[in-house]
Amino acid sequence: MTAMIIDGKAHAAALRARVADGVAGFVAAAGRKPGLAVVLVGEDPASAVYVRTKTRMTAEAGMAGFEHRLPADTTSDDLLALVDRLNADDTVDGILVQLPLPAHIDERRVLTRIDPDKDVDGFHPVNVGRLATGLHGFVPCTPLGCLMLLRATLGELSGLEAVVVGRSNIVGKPMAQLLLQQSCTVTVAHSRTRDVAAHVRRADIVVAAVGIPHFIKGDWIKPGASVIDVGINRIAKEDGGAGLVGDVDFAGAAAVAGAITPVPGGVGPMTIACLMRNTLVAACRRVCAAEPEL
Ligand SMILES: Nc1nc(=O)c2c([nH]1)NC[C@@H]1CN(c3ccc(C(=O)N[C@@H](CCC(=O)O)C(=O)O)cc3)C=[N+]21
Ligand SMILES: [Mg+2]
Repeated sequence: MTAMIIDGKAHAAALRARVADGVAGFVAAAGRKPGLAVVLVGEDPASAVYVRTKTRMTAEAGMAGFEHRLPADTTSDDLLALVDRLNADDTVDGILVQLPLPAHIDERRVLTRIDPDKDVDGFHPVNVGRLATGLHGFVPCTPLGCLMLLRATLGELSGLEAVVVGRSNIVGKPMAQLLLQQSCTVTVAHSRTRDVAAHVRRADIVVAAVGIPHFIKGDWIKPGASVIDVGINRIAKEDGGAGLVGDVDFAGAAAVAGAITPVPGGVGPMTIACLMRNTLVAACRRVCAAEPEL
């Protein structure tokens, strides 16, 4: 058996096109563009690349992008003051503070300062609580993108066994909430789980978000299962260059899975497309306009 490769790049392009249509409608109704502010502190080269991609795609979707680059020695108070200004700025519908922040900045304090209704990352505790209780809020972009890929691949998820490997606030926990909302039977495995392989072997859906290259082995995968690989691990290749690999042994898993996301070209592009989606939704909610189906 050879798995169907889930084309995250194509799904993301289709979502961005739907968002661009919704943006055009918003502009016609509201007389302004939805606005996304992205804040980058310091010069981590990988973060700088993501921020540039986000800004480019914001413009391509017809939205206004506001990039704020602050030096690595920015104080917590300066960053909080910027967040306050963005919260108060009516042209800003979505705010994203790029993580990780430098060690001297209190990340929790910054994330909880963002107006929950502009929190397009869905990291604010208010949005975490909304997701857990089934209220309308903002869902973190990476798990939302994973769910969209699963729905496009499998349709109805009700009753399926899902194993999420990883329990981070950014991916594992919200992913488990989303799958539960879809009536999956959800297991969250993590670094203290005694036999991760045994849990993965039962799963119809595997979401791998551990941050360890090729942690999930091909012979753990149940034949026909759907495998979503959230890992983005930069590793040195034999030729001296840098390669990007996921948390799943792709070749091994693709031989038994029903469907699998590649790295790159799987979850990553969906993350950014979902950020565009959340920004449009935030703008629509802020002007009390009808919310588009995305
Ligand atoms: N507040 C905040 N929100 C985030 O959503 C956030 C963040 N901080 N910090 C960093 C991580 C990482 N992240 C990615 C987004 C897209 C790709 C992506 O498009 N990846 C491409 C490959 C890119 C490459 O080649 O490096 C792919 O998987 O095909 C990857 C990673 C968002 N993050
Ligand atoms: Mg990601």
